[in-house]
Amino acid sequence: MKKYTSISDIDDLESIIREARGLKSHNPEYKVGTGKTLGMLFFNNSLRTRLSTEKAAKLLGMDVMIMNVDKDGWALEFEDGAVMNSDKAEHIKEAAAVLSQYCDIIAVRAFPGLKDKEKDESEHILNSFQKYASVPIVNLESATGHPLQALTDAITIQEFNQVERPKVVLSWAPHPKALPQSVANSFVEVMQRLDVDFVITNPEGYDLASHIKKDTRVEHDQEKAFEDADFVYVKNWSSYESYGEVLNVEKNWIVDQAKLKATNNAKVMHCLPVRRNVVIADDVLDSDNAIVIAQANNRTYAAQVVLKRILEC
Ligand SMILES: NCCC[C@H](NC(=O)CCC(=O)O)C(=O)O
Ligand SMILES: NC(=O)OP(=O)(O)O
Repeated sequence: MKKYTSISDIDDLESIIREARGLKSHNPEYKVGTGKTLGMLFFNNSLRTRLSTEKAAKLLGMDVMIMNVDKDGWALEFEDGAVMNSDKAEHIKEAAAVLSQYCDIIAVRAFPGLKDKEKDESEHILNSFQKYASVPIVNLESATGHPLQALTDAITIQEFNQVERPKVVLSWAPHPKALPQSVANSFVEVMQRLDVDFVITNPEGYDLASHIKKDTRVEHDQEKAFEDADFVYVKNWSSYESYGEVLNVEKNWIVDQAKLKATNNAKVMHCLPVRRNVVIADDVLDSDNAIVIAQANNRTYAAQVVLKRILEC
């Protein structure tokens, strides 16, 4: 694997899931990352991504350097030809080239601004690192995707699945803030490649981009979508159509035990952090239906298999 910036960088999904599950059950003695350094750059907050990826790198024998770019680094300029006489002190051309000398892999978290759809869809931060760094780039959640999370989710569904072809529902849920579509986008992309009965449910006005949804069924009636579901993946995202907006929604879309009644005693997933009693009710998060903690544990093995494959390339 030369890089991991999107789900499309995986060409053998089944085998990478198998390998990740193998790493989880048995960590190899041979450390493929010995003498190598992972640099992680955060433009946004993180708990899981930061710590699980650090843990994964260390399990492979790597050294890890972490920087909260916005807090500790120089403000970066990403525009080519910019006259840098304002607040930006360093251009990505120098920053990425310098970092490439210190690191064997550079991993970047950069959420969308959610104001300018075209700018966000151009993935200007992630792609600038790709353009100007000379080492592989890993996406730690970008403007349009969170592929490490989606690989984790695929591993988790395989691990918990008890039926031949599970019904998996991605359900939008309310949130007070405007959040990226990134987690939902990558989840959709990975589910489209698994042998599952996949349905997305969201209110009108919250349909994901058509180039992401493709021919996946979208059901605007949440109750109907939940019928016989084996997995319910809950996530808020801001509107794609009215880009970055939080729209008024008539019905309450929180996922609680009452709504799970129609399901096949569904396992409930969320990438975390989750706002209790807004997105998912306590009666679900504190029940055996919720598998969010086991899901978060798999972040380590998704990161480990990705870093391993990059190091072996
Ligand atoms: N990486 C996991 C989710 C990150 C982000 N959530 C958030 O920003 C939630 C913040 C809050 O609840 O205030 C998102 O939805 O993409
Ligand atoms: N799920 C996830 O990416 O969590 P963090 O935002 O805490 O890294």
